[in-house]
Parts: sequence; structure tokens; C-alpha cells
Amino acid sequence: MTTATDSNDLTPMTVITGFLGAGKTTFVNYILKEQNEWKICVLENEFGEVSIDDGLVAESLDSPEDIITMDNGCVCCSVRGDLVRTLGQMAKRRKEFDAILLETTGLADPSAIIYTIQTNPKLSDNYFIDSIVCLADAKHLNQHLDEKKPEGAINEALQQVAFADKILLNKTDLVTKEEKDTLKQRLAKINQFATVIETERSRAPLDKILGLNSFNMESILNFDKDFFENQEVSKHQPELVESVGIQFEGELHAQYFNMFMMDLLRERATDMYRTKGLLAFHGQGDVKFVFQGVHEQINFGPAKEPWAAGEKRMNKFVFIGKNLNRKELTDSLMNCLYKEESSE
Ligand SMILES: Nc1nc2c(ncn2[C@@H]2O[C@H](COP(=O)(O)OP(=O)(O)OP(=O)(O)O)[C@@H](O)[C@H]2O)c(=O)[nH]1
Repeated sequence: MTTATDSNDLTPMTVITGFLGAGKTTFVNYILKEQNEWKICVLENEFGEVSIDDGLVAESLDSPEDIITMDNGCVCCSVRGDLVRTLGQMAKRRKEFDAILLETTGLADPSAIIYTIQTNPKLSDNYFIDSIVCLADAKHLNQHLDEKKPEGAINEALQQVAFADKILLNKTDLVTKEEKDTLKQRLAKINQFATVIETERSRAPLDKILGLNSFNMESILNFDKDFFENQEVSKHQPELVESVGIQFEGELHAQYFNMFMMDLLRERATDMYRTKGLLAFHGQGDVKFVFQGVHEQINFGPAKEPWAAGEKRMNKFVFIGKNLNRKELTDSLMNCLYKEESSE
């Protein structure tokens, strides 16, 4: 691969979008592991009151300081200023890096991000958009594309597909060939210009993604001819989806926790877009557990790094979805704490 600084003086930025749980962090980790030529800086923006992804990405970086986290809001709206500030500050040392990966939240409207990078001179004088890559969850994307939004609000999932120049049709292991083909036709109707690459675990050939300068403003203007005029009024309403973050110290009772999660997903899988957790279980020594859910689909297992010696067993949970009841979730989780008398 040629580096950006060979071909021009701006630093390439790959913007990674895609709905909640589509496989963005998996993609970032895969890139960090797969390619060794480039020094990459990762900008993480996570929707959720408790940050979990930055820890999971930092495990893949040689220098953990090469990850910059922008929390507490969505990069396309409330922290758009944060993006300008962060990239502005980074401009001084941007030449240390060959590329930047910006992982946006699952509710980000990419058009606002593109607009900011293209029109703010502090950014456009230092960076260029190499590519907008959208992760599409083959199992759940239809549901989010179909979602009815209130008058004037955008459908984030649709915007993410429409503004991409590469779509990774991910999680193909979870659907039939017919389901996959039907979704591909739907994607092509929304965005005829994007290249669609089928993936499992976000494993796309990187020479088809990075360093190709494939971002194309023309196709964006084709989708939205008033793109530059439309941006001042945000039609993005991420508050339609809530996030509940819960943290508390202690060890969980594995069986109680499993029962709680099974009940929750049986009753609420449709509304529960995304669940994440970092957990400590009684009887598991210093093994730290990671919990990842996307609707009814759950992944659960040990984290790469155990609890450090003397580290507090702080359980962290994030629930993202609709109609969430913070008190009920907190009470139910607290009831999963291991107590001596709960052992028998
Ligand atoms: N079965 C299956 N699971 C996958 C695949 N790719 C990713 N996952 C799982 O899907 C879950 C969500 O993946 P992430 O990479 O965290 O998704 P994300 O888009 O970063 O999620 P948010 O940051 O919350 O929006 C994790 O449990 C992944 O292991 C895939 O191809 N097949």
C-alpha cells in the first residue's frame, strides 16, 4: 500500500458507519490486526453512557494512546464541535499517522460528518475522506430500514447506506442466500454507486477498502442535490433511541445473570437494539467477561485482558433501545449480585 503522504499532503480518513451492532468495532479491530504497514490513529465515538468499545479496541493497538475517545453524544450532532476540536488538535501531529479511522456511533448521520470535514477549513486543510464504509447487519438491517420515524426525523440506517461508498454486508453467516440477495437488491436501490462486499466478522479485503480515495462527492450530490444547503438544520433525533448505562462494583451470580438476560431478550429483543457489558462473575478468578448483544443475538466470553491485580470488580452495562426502564434494569441487575446466601 502507498501511504497518504506519498501521494499528497493530507491525511486520509476512513469514516466507519453502520447501525448499532452492525460490526464497526469488529472491523476496526480487524484492520488494526491485519495490516502492519500503516500507523493508524483511531477516533472512537460511542453512543451510550458507559464507554466499553474503547477498551476493546485498545486491546488491538500497539500504543493505546493512539485511540482517542469522544464520548457522551453522537459525533454527527452534539459532539460535532468535539470532532472539529479533536481533529484540529491532532493536526499538529497528524503526520505521525498514515491514516485515521473514525468509528462513528451506530446512530450517526454520516451526512453531517461529511459536511463538517468538507467545509471546515481546519479539517479540509489537513484531512481528506478516503472512504465512507458502512457496515450493514445482514440479519437486522431490514428492520431498521423499515422503521417509521416521526415527521421530519431522518432514518439513520437509511442515511448510513445512502452515504457510503463501500458497504460491507456483514453477518452473512446469520442469513440464508435468499435473504442476503433480497437485501442486496434493496441496498442497490438505496445506493447504486456503493461497492457491496459480503463479509463475516467484518473481514473485508483491505486492499479494496483502504487507500483508494474512493469517497465520491458526486454520488452524494446525486442522492441529495441540496446536500450543502440542508445541513444547517439537524434532522437527526438520536434521543428517539435511549441509552441506559449502569455500573456497580461486585461479583455477579452467573446463573442469575443468565436468567435475567434470557428473560430480557425473550420479552424485549425487538426494542433492545444493543446491549454490552464488562462483567465479573463469582468463582471465575480474575477472568473479565465481555457481553455483546444485538437484538436477540448474543456473544459472551472472556475478554483478552483479565482483571488487573487489585483492580475493582466494576461491572459495566449499556442498554440501547426503545422504552427502557432504568430503575427496573438497575434493580434486576443488582439482584444478580452474588451474596453468600445466594450460593446454595
Ligand atoms: N454472527 C456474527 N456476529 C458478528 C459478526 N460481526 C460482528 N459480530 C458480532 O456482533 C456484535 C456487535 O459487533 P460490534 O463490532 O461491536 O458492532 P458495532 O457496530 O461496533 O456496535 P456499536 O458500536 O454498538 O454500534 C459482536 O458481538 C460481534 O462479535 C458476523 O459476521 N457474524
